[in-house]
Amino acid sequence: MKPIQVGLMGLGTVGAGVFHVLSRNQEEIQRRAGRGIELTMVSRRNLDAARDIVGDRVRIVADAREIIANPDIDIVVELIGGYGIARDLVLEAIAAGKHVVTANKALLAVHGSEIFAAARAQGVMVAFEAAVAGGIPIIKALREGLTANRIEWIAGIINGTTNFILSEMRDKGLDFDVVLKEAQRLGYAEADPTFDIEGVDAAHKATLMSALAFGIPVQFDRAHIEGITKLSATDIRYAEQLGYRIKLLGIAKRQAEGIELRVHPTLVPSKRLIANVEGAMNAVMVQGDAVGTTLYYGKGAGSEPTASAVVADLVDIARLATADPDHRVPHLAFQPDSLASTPILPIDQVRTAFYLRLCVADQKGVLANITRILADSDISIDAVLQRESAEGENQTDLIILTHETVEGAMRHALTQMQSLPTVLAPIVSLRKEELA
Ligand SMILES: NC(=O)C1=CN([C@@H]2O[C@H](COP(=O)(O)OP(=O)(O)OC[C@H]3O[C@@H](n4cnc5c(N)ncnc54)[C@H](O)[C@@H]3O)[C@@H](O)[C@H]2O)C=CC1
Ligand SMILES: N[C@@H](CC=O)C(=O)O
Ligand code: NA
Repeated sequence: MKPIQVGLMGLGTVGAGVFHVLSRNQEEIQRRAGRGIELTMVSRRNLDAARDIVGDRVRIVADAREIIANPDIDIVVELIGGYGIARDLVLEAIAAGKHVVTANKALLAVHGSEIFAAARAQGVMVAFEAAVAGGIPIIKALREGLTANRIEWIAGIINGTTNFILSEMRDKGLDFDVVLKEAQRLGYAEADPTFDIEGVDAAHKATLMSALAFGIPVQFDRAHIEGITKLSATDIRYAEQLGYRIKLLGIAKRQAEGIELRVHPTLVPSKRLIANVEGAMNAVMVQGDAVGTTLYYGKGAGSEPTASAVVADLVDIARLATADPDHRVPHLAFQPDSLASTPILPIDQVRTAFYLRLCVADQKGVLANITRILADSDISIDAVLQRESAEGENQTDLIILTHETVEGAMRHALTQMQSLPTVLAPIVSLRKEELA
């Protein structure tokens, strides 16, 4: 069979990785795919910089649209990023009858419904393994390996930059800004790193996983998102003393009334494997009714780990491109006419346990008032820790772990506790998951 021809748009960190992996493993890849996979065109605005990476054997163009217009190109790989030009180019490539491979989770989480519908209408594939947890084959696991299961929940460390920041801050005592710069230097961070630290990138990925797991459309606008910028070293330390690590988790969970879709710093028991995932590594736990709990671990960011997923998608397309579109694996795991209208729940209806830190006056009756408010809101306490406050004399830090409750009840209780004159500073509240 004639080699499949690939055009690559965006020759940055991941694009260069794709070129290197495809070149290095060409022979092995061909034996797997059953035909050659040839990168014949790349687009980059700086032609000389592109030449330094790909040499003379690949045609370099400044305008990505030349790739789309070339009738010899079978697959277009989009590695530019963002929702702007990338959306236009992907839709144009689909309209031109090209299969598309992308690592762009932002694009698919926001415009996925439009893009998948366009691809179905044209009978082309849109593959995006690299978009969630980089090199970890989590899309493949959800879309193919776990199809027998009713999936109950997914919880993952799905942003390498923030996990790297949390690890380095805890282990080396480095400042947030210093570690973020290092993550950018290593090629982990998004072009706009606020997407990483504010939890947006993790929410893009959690949105995609929620669609694959529960057979619902991508609904990024319904995700609840909190990043790590407000997290303090004090809470990381107290969590450790209570036997927990704080991780930025992306969570998608089935409840009777709907789906929870949320990203936030989360206390996880230190003994769980996922609590010990450090640096830029990613890990995703998936709980299925038949298989039980499974864990997928590996590099979620970086040039070649991400390229590994892009090239695997190229192989999938090389193997399946000639199959009748109705018999290919569906883009979002479920058949498009079988998507459910199960709602994404508002955050008030989400159920989690909580970690609370209250800076209180060191006097009698304070704890009693707080526990009464929690009891009145039907929130039961799991553990209480009292520590001398670093903030000043005659005040103390009260750390409370609660059992699971509805978020709305906790918000009501927090308002009441905050209004007590003996509560001296804004209360810190973090969610806690046992992940058992
Ligand atoms: N870096 C990583 O570890 C991972 C990145 N991704 C995703 O992969 C995509 C690419 O990311 P990176 O390689 O890190 O970004 P990058 O910023 O290193 O590379 C993007 C490249 O696209 C080029 N570009 C911009 N506009 C263009 C246009 N109109 N035509 C052609 N080229 C254009 C830029 O000059 C740059 O060289 C993004 O969607 C990102 O979210 C996904 C997983 C991991
Ligand atoms: N910025 C992302 C890159 C991979 O998706 C991350 O840090 O995980
Ligand atoms: Na992946």
